Amino acid sequence: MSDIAVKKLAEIINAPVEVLLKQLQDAGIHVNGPDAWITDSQKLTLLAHIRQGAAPVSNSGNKITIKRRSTSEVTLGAGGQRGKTVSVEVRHKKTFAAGSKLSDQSVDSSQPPVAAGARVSRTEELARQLSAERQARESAILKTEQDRRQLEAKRMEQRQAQSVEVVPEVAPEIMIEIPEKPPVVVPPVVVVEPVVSPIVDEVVVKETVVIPPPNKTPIAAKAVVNTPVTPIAQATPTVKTTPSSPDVLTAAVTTGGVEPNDNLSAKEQREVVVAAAREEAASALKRRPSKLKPKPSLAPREVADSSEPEAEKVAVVSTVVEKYTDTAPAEKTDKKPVKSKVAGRGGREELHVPAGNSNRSGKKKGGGRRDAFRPDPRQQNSNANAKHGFEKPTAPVVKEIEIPTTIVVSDLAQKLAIRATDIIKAMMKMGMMMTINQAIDQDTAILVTEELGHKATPMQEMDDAALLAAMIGQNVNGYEAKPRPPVVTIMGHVDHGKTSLLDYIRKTRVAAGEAGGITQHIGAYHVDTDHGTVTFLDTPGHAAFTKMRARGAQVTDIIILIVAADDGVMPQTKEAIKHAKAAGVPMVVAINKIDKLGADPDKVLGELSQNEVNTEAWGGDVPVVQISAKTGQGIDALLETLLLVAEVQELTAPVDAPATGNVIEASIEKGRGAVATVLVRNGTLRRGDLLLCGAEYGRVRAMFDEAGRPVKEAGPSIPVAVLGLSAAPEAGDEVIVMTDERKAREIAELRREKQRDTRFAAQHVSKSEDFFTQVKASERAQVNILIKADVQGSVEALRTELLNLSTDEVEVRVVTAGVGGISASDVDLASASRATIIAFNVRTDATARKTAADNGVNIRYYSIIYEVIDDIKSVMSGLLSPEVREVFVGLAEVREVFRSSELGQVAGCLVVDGAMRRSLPIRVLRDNVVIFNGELESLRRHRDDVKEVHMGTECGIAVKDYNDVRKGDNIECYERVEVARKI
Ligand SMILES: Nc1nc2c(ncn2[C@@H]2O[C@H](COP(=O)(O)OP(=O)(O)OP(=O)(O)O)[C@@H](O)[C@H]2O)c(=O)[nH]1
Repeated sequence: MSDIAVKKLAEIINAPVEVLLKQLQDAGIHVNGPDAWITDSQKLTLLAHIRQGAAPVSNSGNKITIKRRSTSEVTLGAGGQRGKTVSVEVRHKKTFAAGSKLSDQSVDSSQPPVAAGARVSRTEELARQLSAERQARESAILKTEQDRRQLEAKRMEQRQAQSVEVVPEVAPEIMIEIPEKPPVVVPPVVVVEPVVSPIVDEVVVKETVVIPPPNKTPIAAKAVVNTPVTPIAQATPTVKTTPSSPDVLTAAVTTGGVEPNDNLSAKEQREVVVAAAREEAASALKRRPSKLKPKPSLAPREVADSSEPEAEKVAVVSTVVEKYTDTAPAEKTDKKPVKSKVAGRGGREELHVPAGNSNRSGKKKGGGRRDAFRPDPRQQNSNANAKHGFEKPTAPVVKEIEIPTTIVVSDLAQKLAIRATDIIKAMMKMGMMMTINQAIDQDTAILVTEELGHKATPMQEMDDAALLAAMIGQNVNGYEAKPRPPVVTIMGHVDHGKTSLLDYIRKTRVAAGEAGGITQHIGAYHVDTDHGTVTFLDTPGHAAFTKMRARGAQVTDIIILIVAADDGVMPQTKEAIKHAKAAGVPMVVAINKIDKLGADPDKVLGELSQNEVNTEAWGGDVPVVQISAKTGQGIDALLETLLLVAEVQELTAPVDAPATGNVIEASIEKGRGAVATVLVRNGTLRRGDLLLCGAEYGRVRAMFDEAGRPVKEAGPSIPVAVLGLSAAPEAGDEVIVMTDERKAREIAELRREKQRDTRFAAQHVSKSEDFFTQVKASERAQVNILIKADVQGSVEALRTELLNLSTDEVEVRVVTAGVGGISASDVDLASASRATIIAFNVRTDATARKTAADNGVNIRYYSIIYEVIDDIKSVMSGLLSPEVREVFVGLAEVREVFRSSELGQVAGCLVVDGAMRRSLPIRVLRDNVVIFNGELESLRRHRDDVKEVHMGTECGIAVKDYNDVRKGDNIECYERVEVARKI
């Protein structure tokens, strides 16, 4: 029993406060008012006063009802940790009958009745009952606390027992599910309402737990609760489960009533319980074998499906459930399939990871311990079906690769699936120093590959020629071949009249417009004559154009070998003969300039015969026509002969087929891009066709004939200028119309790659040349040149000619060469490589001019190749060291030899030639053999030192450091002169 306020006591005994205050005053108890507190002894005094005949306190007159309520807190500790605080409220209600009988509503009816008339006995009875109440309350509290402790201990045992067995079945699924599910709430409010005990009217044990939101849809918790609270009397708890708000799971277990603790506000109570829950969670976390492993006791519970990832959630739920639930192992088994299904949804099964691997990674899912001790049949099955498992090779993997002509080290490493450094190391062992980006040749690559334990075979590279033949065959096959015009190439020595002949035939005057009067690049002309259509290729006669002539021979049907009647067979004539024979092309000899006075056609025929050209005139099969390109004499006969030869050849080609042909010339023109002169060999080339030209490709954007007129199509043997290619192809490249752009691109790229590889390989070879050769080369002076020309043919010619100028002392280096005008980047390159730019029939744009002026780059403009060569020769000459020559000055004959004390030996001489000069070197000759090289010590005439003594004059000569001059010797005086050299 405890102190109580007056007004509270009045409320309990159901009497007005004023009456009670008066009775207290009557009983001698002084209180200050309704709020004053009275002690137990004062209550007893009051009772004694009443017993002595005071009026009853009840206003009803015949009974008194006393209600008491007390609240206390019980802290439930666990393992030395701070325990939870549980509020316990005890309520009392007593009714005393005013008459002969005392009525106690809540007291057991079996208690003996008290005589109504005996005040003393009633008072004593009241006192006794109050005392019993106190004891009962204390024992109830004690009992509650003992029960809690017992329950806690029991729960600990259960947890320890379950932690070993339950973990593997449940934990993995929980760990998988957690991060992927949206937060959902499992919000049961569990209320346990025991029946009120007769003596302890109401015992309220309230526990409020705030749980973070779980991540699953709400699941009705079917917690089977065996009440842990056993009050004095038997209590039968019931459980209510109520979903709460989405973010809070509140589990309140109320025993004996639902009223909150009056002493604490709702917020305070919640805070207390949350704190307790957190403590519990922390302690639970520490008890678990791994922080990442969820509590095994979650397994059998449906609440566990919420799969809280955090220890706090797990601990709280387990606290709630374990405290009041005897976890049934059977339930764990029942839940397993459900969880497994959920896990599958969770995504782990969607990963392409073998079950075995998944099993291994199950460590973080809490399954590690189970894995360690016993196999999981499910996982065993999964392992059997595993498809993606990696198995470490147990033996060295021997690869079989194909090696192309050249291969870069990094590419080889990739093919062998090893590190490039391993290849470099292997090559170092073989005595080769390589870097990752260097290209190595096929043989070396095969050696290295075999050294590394792999197998290598030379790659059967796609034969470009075979591929082309196949493609051309594809284009042509199935189309009817029709007669086509002959392609005629005119070849001959310089100035023998090639262009003049063509000029006459075309009735134009092309030759007059050519720079320097010579043809510098190939021209293709399609000419309709009275005798039929003929396509002429006009090739330059200069030696520099050998390559172009070679190409001309390959694309032509007939060669006209033009020989000037007044000049005869010359070097380029012989070269043309070789090309014609090599290409197997029939020749027609045109002996030109027969109008000239010195013309001697018979001499020409003889010379041709000497060069294995068997002319018809000399009994052979090569037709010969005597012409004059100037007067037109014999031209018709020549054309007739040409067509006759063509007829014999039966030249035919399919007309309707997709076109194939050759690039005769290519250039880059401002505003037009790449322009290629294409001679169609088969089929018809049309605008819009997809062309593959060597390493370039593109659609025909526009076509022009030789007169610059746009044309829509070009048939066999017709030359056209084509626009639309990606870049200027190489002169002589095969041209083929394709339908598959992707394939065209692929082939073009492959060819470019090949060109690049060849270039790299060439560079590597040049780098790997003998060290001494390199040193020697570096000692040579260099003339660096950057060539830009209007057409590819001129570029080639210039490059070849200039490179051929190199000598042992001066080397000509072509930094780069290309077609098109001179750009700023050309100037930059020339500046960086200290090169002189040779601009051949091209000009410089304003920016490039300014850049050149700023950087001091020398740009020289030419339109005649001879001038280029002469200029470069003079530049090279300037770099040559001057030649030192000896120039004879005079000769003196020794007539007598004297001895002088001052000078030693002195030779008395007569100057027989030139003059003797004191400052110049001399040689002493005996029988015309040089016996001494030196200089004069003195040159005297009549005892006087003189600088010079001329022929016919006597003089005395003392030779420095030489005393063996004899009578009859000759002394020669000479001078060293430096003479500039020329290339
Ligand atoms: N008298 C005479 N002169 C000729 C004849 N043919 C050419 N010429 C002259 O010879 C010179 C060279 O003629 P081209 O036609 O330019 O000789 P080319 O062989 O084409 O010379 P390149 O283009 O340098 O290879 C010119 O001045 C012509 O006028 C001819 O039949 N008679």
